[in-house]
Order: sequence, then C-alpha cells, then structure tokens
Amino acid sequence: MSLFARAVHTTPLTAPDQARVPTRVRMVVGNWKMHGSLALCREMVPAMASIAQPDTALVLCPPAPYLGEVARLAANTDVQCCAQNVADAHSGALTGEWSAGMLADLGCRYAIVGHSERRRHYHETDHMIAAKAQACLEAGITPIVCVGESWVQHQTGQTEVVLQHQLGTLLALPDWRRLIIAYEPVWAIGTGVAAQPDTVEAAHRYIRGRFATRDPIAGNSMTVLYGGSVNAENAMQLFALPDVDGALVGSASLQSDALMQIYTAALRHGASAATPGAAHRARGDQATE
Ligand SMILES: O=C[C@H](O)COP(=O)(O)O
Repeated sequence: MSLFARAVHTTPLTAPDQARVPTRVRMVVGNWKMHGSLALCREMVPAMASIAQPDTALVLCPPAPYLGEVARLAANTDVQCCAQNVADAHSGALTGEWSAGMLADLGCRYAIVGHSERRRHYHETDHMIAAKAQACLEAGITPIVCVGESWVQHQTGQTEVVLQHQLGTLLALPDWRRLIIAYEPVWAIGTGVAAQPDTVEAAHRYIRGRFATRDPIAGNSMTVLYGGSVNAENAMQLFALPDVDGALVGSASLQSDALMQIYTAALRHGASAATPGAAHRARGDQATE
C-alpha cells in the first residue's frame, strides 16, 4: 500500500484541527531571481493586473530592492507580491537581512524559502529553512518552501528519501499546514526542459502523502506547486495534473507575454483544484484558518 493510501486511514481530525487546514489555491508565482529592473516592475505589474483574477493567485517575486515598488503598483489589484528570501529573525544586528514583518509592512503576502539556489550558494540547511518558514508564519507571511532532489539523487532513485527528509523538518513546525510547498527538481531548473508529467505527479503525490501521515485532510488540501522550466508550452499539461496546484516560474516570468500565457493556462484549469475564493484567503486569512 502506498504512503498516500495508508495516510487516509489515520484518526480523523477534531473540529479545531480541521479549522486550521487551508484550502488548495491555484497559483502562478513568477520568481525573477536576480534579474529585472524598475522598468520591468512598471511594465509587468499593470500587465498582470489586467488579467489577474481573485480566485487564481498571480504572484510576482522581484529582487528585494524592487519589492516596495511592486507592492505599491500591485496595491488594490489581484497581483500579489512575494520576496525571494527572508531572515529567520524578526529584528537584530543582521546587516543585509530583512524580516518577514518588514515584508508584511510592505503589503507582501508570501516569501520563497529554501530555494535550491539558496541551499547551494548560501549553504542554507533544512534547519535554517524551517526557521525562516516559522518566522514568516509568525509574521503573517505565507512561506513558499522549495523542496526537490538533485540529478544524481533523481537518477539513483532517492527522490522520495530526499523529500521525506526535507519535509520532515517542516513537519516539526506547529503551523506546518499553512505552508505552501514548491516541488522543484534541481535538475529541471533553468534547463528549458521540465520534468515529465508522471515524474511531477508522483512527487506531488508523495509530498501530499507525507503530510497526510500527520493529517489526512491537510495532505489533500495544502497547495503544492511545481517549478522547473515551466513555460507557455508546457503549462497546460502540468496544470492538468491532479496534484499540481500551480507553478513557480523562473525565466519565463521575466516576459510578460509568457507569464500571461502561463497564468491563462492556470485559469483554464482553475476549477479542477482550487476552491472559488481561495486566493483571497491565501492572501490574507490563512493565518486564521
Ligand atoms: O524559482 C523558479 C525556479 O527555480 C524555476 O526556474 P526556471 O523556470 O527558470 O527553470
């Protein structure tokens, strides 16, 4: 019996536990990484605002110096603002860092935590990533936590072991149900070739199953995104997968036409996973769910 199948037979939640479980949200998150400019902010936000719908989240993650401008331009639209990183502390003598509370102050609702590029280049560990996610949750920011295996791990059949370990650290957080997970196989990032749909679906199903061992309702209701060479051509196929709620998009998010096409694909598949109104809840009310 699979992990996921076993999970649905565990003890039912009490009513207070059920009230804390968020709802799956259809999302497209554009991570600009260290690219872009003030001009791109001023081009991209109005373009995205012209098509963004309240039931499907459209989230932009500019480099930190542009967060204020994107938050300002996105105010009173259905475009949301997200940081690419955040500190694990709320304040302190930490030159060069910024806190989740500061992001909330700007009007940001999300922060990416534990992207593989930060794990690799800045030596972020699962423990550090969990601490950052916790700091976000305490400040009312929804962390989008990246997990995923390397090419060698993929080739040697270790994907589930890697995910089990990465998710295990997150499960120690008291409010783990409020996390958004982005499955990003490292080997598919920036290559132009996304993971095959069966590979993506298997990983997402495993991720839901891992959470379902602790709470079967949460396993089915948490938002799980895919990232790794998502583009206008493959988005429809990825969004059609039953356990994929959306995408964390890198290079294609720097082109407004491509991002609009990806978002349009998400809108077309919106009814299959996301609940109407869920994006509104994700933007502001997950802390109380
Ligand atoms: O955060 C985004 C991911 O790393 C995917 O990047 P990519 O779409 O350029 O492969």
